[in-house]
Amino acid sequence: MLRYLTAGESHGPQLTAIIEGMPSSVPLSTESINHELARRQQGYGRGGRMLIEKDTAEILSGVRWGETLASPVTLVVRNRDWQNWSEKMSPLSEYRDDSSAVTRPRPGHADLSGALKYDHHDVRNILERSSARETAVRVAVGAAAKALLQVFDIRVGGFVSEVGGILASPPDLPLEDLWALAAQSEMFCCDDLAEQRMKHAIDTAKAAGDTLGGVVEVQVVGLPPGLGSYVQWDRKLDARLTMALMSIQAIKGVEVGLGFESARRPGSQVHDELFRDAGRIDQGAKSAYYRITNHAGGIEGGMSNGEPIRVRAAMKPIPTLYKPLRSVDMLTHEPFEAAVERSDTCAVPAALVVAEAVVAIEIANAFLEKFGGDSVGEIKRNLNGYCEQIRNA
Ligand SMILES: Cc1cc2nc3c(=O)[nH]c(=O)nc-3n(C[C@H](O)[C@H](O)[C@H](O)COP(=O)(O)O)c2cc1C
Ligand SMILES: C=C(O[C@@H]1CC(C(=O)O)=C[C@@H](OP(=O)(O)O)[C@H]1O)C(=O)O
Repeated sequence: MLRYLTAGESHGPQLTAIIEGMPSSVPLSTESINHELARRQQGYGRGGRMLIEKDTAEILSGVRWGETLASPVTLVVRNRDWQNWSEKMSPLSEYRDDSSAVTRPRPGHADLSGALKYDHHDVRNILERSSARETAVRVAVGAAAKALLQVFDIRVGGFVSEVGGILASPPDLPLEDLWALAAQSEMFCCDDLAEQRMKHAIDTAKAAGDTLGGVVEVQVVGLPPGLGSYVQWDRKLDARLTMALMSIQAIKGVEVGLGFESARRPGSQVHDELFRDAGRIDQGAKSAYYRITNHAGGIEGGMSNGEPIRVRAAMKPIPTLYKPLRSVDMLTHEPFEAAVERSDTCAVPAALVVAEAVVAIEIANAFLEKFGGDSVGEIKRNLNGYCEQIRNA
C-alpha cells in the first residue's frame, strides 16, 4: 500500500512529503518530478505568487542512483517566498507580533471555521496550511506514482474541459494524442477556439475583480481489469478516486464517466455493451473483452474494467476576489469588505495537474494492493500471472 503525508505552510520554508510503500527499483529522478512541478505552475490566470516561485524538488531519502530503495521517499519543495516571510512565519517566540494578526476571515476559505475550530485569533494560523500551495508537493508525490505506473505501461493524463462556462471540444483522437495537444496549450484544453475564449473570459473576470472556476478531466490508460473491489465500501475504486479528487482545494464535484449525465439518459444509452476478440491479446491488450463505448469511465462495480478511466472534477472560482466580499472582523465584530493584495484569477490548468497527481497516487495504491510486491520484479511476476489467468477467460 502506498501512503503519504505532506507538511508545510504556504509561506514557511518548505513543503515536505514522505511516501511509504514505494517498491524497490522504480526509476525516479528530480527531472521527472520537476517536469510535473513546472506544468502545475503553468496556465493563464495565475497571480503574482507564481512569478516568485520556480518549483523544484529535492529527493532527500528513499532513492539511490536513480532508483527507489523501498524505504520511505522524502520529497521537498522549497518556498522562495519564505525569505519575505521568515519573521512572520518564524517558529521562534521572540518574533511574535500580535499587531500583525489577521482577524478578517475571507469568505470561501477555511479561515473562519478553522479559527473557531482551532481556537486561533490570528487567521494566518489557518490560511497558511489550508492554502493550495500544498498541492505543489502533492504533485511531486504524484510524479513518483506516475513513475511507478510508467514501469507497467500505465499512463495518466488529462485536459481542461471547461472554464467559466466555456466548454472545450477536444478533437476525436486517442487520449495520449490529446494529452500531447494539451501540453502545447496554455489552458491545457485541446481546442484553440475555446482556449481563446477562455483567456478572454479570464481577462474580463480579472478586470471586473472577479474569478473563474472550471472542469478538468483526468484519464488513465493501460490498466488491467480488477483494481479496487465491490466487496467493501472503502475498497471501491470510484469512491477512492472521488475522495482523492475532492481533497484538492476548491474542488466541489466529481463525475466518473458520464456522471450526472447518466441520470438523464435511459439505460440503453448508458450501459456499455460487451464484446470479445481473442486477437486483442496478441496486440498487447490485457483482456480479450472490450466495449465500443466507455460511458462507465472505465469503472464498474468499484473495479477497473479494462477501459480507460475517465473522471472529471469541478473547481469553484477562486474565493479571494479583488471585488471585495463582505465579512466580519473577528476582533471588533464589525462588518468589513475584504481587501486583497494578490491572488489567482483562475487556476483550473494547475488544478488539472494536481488532479492527475492524486489520481496517479490512488491508482498506484490500488495497483500495489492487487499486484503488491516489494520490488518491481516481483510486481511484474504477479501482474504477468494475473494476465495469464484472465487471458482465456
Ligand atoms: C492550484 C490552486 C490555486 C489556488 N489559488 C488560489 C488563490 O490564489 N487565491 C485563493 O483565494 N484561492 C486559491 N485556491 C483555492 C483555495 O485554496 C480553496 O478554495 C480554499 O483553500 C478553500 O477550500 P475549499 O474551496 O476546498 O473549501 C487555489 C486552489 C488551487 C487548487
Ligand atoms: C502558492 C500557490 O498557490 C497559492 C494558493 C492560494 C490559496 O489561497 O490557496 C493563494 C495564493 O498564494 P499567496 O497568498 O501567497 O499569493 C496562490 O498563489 C501555488 O499554487 O503554488
